Amino acid sequence: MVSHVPVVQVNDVSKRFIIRKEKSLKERLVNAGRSKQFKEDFWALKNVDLEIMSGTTIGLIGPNGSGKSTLLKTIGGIIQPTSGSVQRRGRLAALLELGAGFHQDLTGRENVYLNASILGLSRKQTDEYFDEIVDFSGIRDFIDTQVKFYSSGMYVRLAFAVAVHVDPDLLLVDEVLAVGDEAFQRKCLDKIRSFQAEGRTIVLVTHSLGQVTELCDRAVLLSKGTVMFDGAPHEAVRDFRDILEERRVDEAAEHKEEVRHGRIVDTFVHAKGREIGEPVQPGDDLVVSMSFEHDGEGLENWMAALQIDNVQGQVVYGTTSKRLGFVLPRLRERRTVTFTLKNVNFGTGKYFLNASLMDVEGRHLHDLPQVASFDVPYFDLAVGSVHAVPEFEDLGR
Ligand SMILES: Nc1ncnc2c1ncn2[C@@H]1O[C@H](COP(=O)(O)OP(=O)(O)OP(=O)(O)O)[C@@H](O)[C@H]1O
Repeated sequence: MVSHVPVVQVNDVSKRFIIRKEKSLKERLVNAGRSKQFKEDFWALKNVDLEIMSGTTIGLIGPNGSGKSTLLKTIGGIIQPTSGSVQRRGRLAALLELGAGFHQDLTGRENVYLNASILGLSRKQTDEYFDEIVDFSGIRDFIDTQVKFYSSGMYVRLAFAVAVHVDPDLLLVDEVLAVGDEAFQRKCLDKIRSFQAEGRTIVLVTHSLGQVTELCDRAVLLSKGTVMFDGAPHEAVRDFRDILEERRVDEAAEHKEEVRHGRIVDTFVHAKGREIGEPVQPGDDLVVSMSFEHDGEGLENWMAALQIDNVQGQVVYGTTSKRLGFVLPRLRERRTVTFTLKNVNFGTGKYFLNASLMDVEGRHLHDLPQVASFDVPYFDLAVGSVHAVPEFEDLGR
């Protein structure tokens, strides 16, 4: 239901923040009275142009500090651009960082009414939706508690529930979904999918590259406040990885010569006895293979490390060759190691493998984040990152 009506038009937007340069209290005291000299302009967004058509889902991706949240807030009218303009049509609902939007001293119930009225709903309309909102949030027992006593997960549940029940044309979501538990995240993703089917427009900031390729029709890659790519999600993800890799090379250049020449050259993951790409079943042995290379004079004292993340970017498993008691010989030319994780029982979902070459002090010499992934099939008896077959007994009274 993508139409040719722009819901958002961002025209040549730049955003400047003023940052103070001095770091310590001492420096501040020494520089008192000369404060102007020690303030610096920082451009969080530089000449950003973006047209978002009705009915599309756009992912904003990019390294930390690249300007994603600033752009989202600018689209939402929460911050004003320093130059350029933003035009928006229709009703907006925004789920920005935790803490924004709710008043800490008010109860959940009061915040629902306040929020809904800010988003344009009358009291009567909110009365009609109220039960649905509370049911969706799943926190009915706490609805009359002040939100300052909420956990971050409870907070997001309520904020998301309000945002999706005010009939928005445009929904802005900033990473907050990662806070809820998996069951709630699924519920949110289902809701986002039904919003898509209804032709609503969604802009989301996410670090979950899986979410970008699964949910979005288009992705915008930001780096240092500039749009580096705007187009197909899988291409944006590929370019993003290139940027991370370039950064790594720059950072590595600051390391010693020997470090600069060491790298991971090949990594794959599969269940033993199954092909790469085939789903991993509970009870399988998971084989992770990594090849390393060093084209300098070699690297002493190194270790291989793996980490497995779920789609929300949470670490579910990690180990290193050092933890397993292996002292690897000097790394020269190519060397391949494998980790076999016996009898894994991951819960349903997609998992990403991060591979690292580290020195024995634990410094990362080369990382390949999300270099490979595997899927664990749907299990209808439970949710979560751990697979366990549940047995149930009703023991009566
Ligand atoms: N109010 C502010 N005052 C000064 N600098 C700010 C302010 N808000 C953001 N910045 C700076 O602007 C840059 C972009 O921040 P932004 O939060 O948009 O990045 P991001 O891409 O969302 O990052 P992350 O992935 O870490 O959430 C950062 O360097 C940040 O420190």
